[in-house]
Amino acid sequence: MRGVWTPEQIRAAEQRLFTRTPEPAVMRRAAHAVARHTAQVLTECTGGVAGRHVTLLVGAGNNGGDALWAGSFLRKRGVGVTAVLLDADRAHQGGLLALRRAGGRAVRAEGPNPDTTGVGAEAAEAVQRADAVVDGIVGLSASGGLRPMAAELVDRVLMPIVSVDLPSGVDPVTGAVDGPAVSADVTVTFGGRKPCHVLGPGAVRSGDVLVADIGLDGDLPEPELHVLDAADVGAAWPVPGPEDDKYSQGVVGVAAGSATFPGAAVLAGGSAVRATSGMVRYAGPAADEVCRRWPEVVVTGSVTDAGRVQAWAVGPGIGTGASGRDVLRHVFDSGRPVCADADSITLLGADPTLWDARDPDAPVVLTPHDGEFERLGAGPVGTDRVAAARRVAARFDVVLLLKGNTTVVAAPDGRVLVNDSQQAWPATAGSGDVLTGLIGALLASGMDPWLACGCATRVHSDAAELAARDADGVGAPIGASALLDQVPAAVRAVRRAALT
Ligand SMILES: NC(=O)C1=CN([C@@H]2O[C@H](COP(=O)(O)OP(=O)(O)OC[C@H]3O[C@@H](n4cnc5c(N)ncnc54)[C@H](OP(=O)(O)O)[C@@H]3O)[C@@H](O)[C@H]2O)[C@@H](O)CC1
Ligand SMILES: Nc1ncnc2c1ncn2[C@@H]1O[C@H](COP(=O)(O)OP(=O)(O)O)[C@@H](O)[C@H]1O
Ligand SMILES: [K+]
Repeated sequence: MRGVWTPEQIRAAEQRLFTRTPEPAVMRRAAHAVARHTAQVLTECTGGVAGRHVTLLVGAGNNGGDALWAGSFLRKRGVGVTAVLLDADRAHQGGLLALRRAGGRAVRAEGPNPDTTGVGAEAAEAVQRADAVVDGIVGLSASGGLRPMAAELVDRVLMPIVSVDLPSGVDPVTGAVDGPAVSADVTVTFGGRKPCHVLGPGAVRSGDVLVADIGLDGDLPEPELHVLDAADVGAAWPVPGPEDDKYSQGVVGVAAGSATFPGAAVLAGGSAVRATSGMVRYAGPAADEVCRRWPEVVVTGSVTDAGRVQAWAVGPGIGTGASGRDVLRHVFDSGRPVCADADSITLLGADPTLWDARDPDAPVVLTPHDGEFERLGAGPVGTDRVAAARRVAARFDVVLLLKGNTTVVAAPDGRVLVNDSQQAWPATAGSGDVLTGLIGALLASGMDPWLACGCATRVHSDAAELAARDADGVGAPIGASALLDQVPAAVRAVRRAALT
């Protein structure tokens, strides 16, 4: 499991580090990593390092200081380096001196000879002829999008961008983008990932995130967020052992679909089948359709005569009327772990007395998209998706899985898992139904609900990627059935990662 730390946590750890290692030495360590990775980018793009040109975009703080020091190291490898200073009077003095001593030059962003946008001729030329650009505009102290001059320069960049610590213009805490922002090819960050590297647009704009060791390890507290690696998911995914039978691996009950929406039942039931070797029961009005597509599912017309299960997946396509309400009440009343999705969430929002049927000791997972989240009555999601998920998880004592390009899974005790997959192939109708079936199956196996959500989300997005892309990596739109068909391949891939 990889950790993610807030800027506040990183700063506090840095302060502890500075009691042992002087601040300038730490900055040079950080900058050295930036230089190393920039040299690598130059090699990949131009076939070499010496004789190439790098332009540094330098803001007013230590992020700019890192860039300037990195420039001085690149100079020593024969790279032509120009620093474009966005705020010349406040540029990091030590870094500037180091760059000049190494033979680099610095120009003001705004002059001389500015064009109609205010960008000086030297600065414009430096940006346009660079083989790579280092973004040291702003780091942990960022607020809001890029300011106009920075935005204008970034707009002109034609070659790869290496961002120092984070892509400038992105909110470090939420990953939100409110205005112009850098889209980096590579981000070199220090000590550990920050939320913006794994959340929302920030994750996409970070490009490849490389974590440089600056000596913070022992000073970092418990991470604010966690990201599961493929190997974590593979190690946790349930597979049958020699002593197992169809019951011992957990029986999952799927209460989904209706005469109007039989497809939801087929998708949720099918994904449960693909997720585990344990038994899948289906209870609801789409029993015939489910049985036709998935003959291994034990079907019945109603949750009241479904037989014993170890967990329920409930909600997709059950409707928001009286029959849906009865289904949800019955499932809650069973005292089993429940993954409640789609219509169940709408029902809970409209009639909070449904919570009364819940056994307080049985875990509940809610899996809303933004609209369903709002229907729960805890306000809109807003830009801080982690805070929103935590708020609702604590309020209802549930594991809250907030869907989207970045999926956030919050436990009632505040732990948060993030799936930072950046591809959007799962954004297709019915793919949420597949996710519900996966989570239900993992809950039935006895897995911790928070981990079950993280594992299901990872396999879900990997399956979508496998379904969408060919061997050359070229993607094409998929439907939820195609995603579902790739679940076994995705499980195999994470298990392979765990075994190697
Ligand atoms: N401590 C250390 O030794 C180490 C620190 N490290 C490095 O320090 C970085 C943090 O540095 P930092 O705290 O100096 O601030 P930083 O992020 O450079 O911002 C500077 C100023 O920019 C401005 N600004 C704000 N928003 C803006 C926007 N949207 N667009 C444009 N400008 C904007 C705002 O100033 P304002 O103009 O508002 O007065 C702000 O004060 C960190 O990310 C890492 O790279 C590493 O070297 C490891 C060791
Ligand atoms: N832009 C996106 N990028 C990646 N995944 C997405 C994106 N939009 C939606 N998803 C994922 O697709 C699934 C859609 O679920 P949901 O909205 O419940 O759809 P449905 O109700 O049609 O099944 C969720 O797993 C969600 O996280
Ligand atoms: K930056």
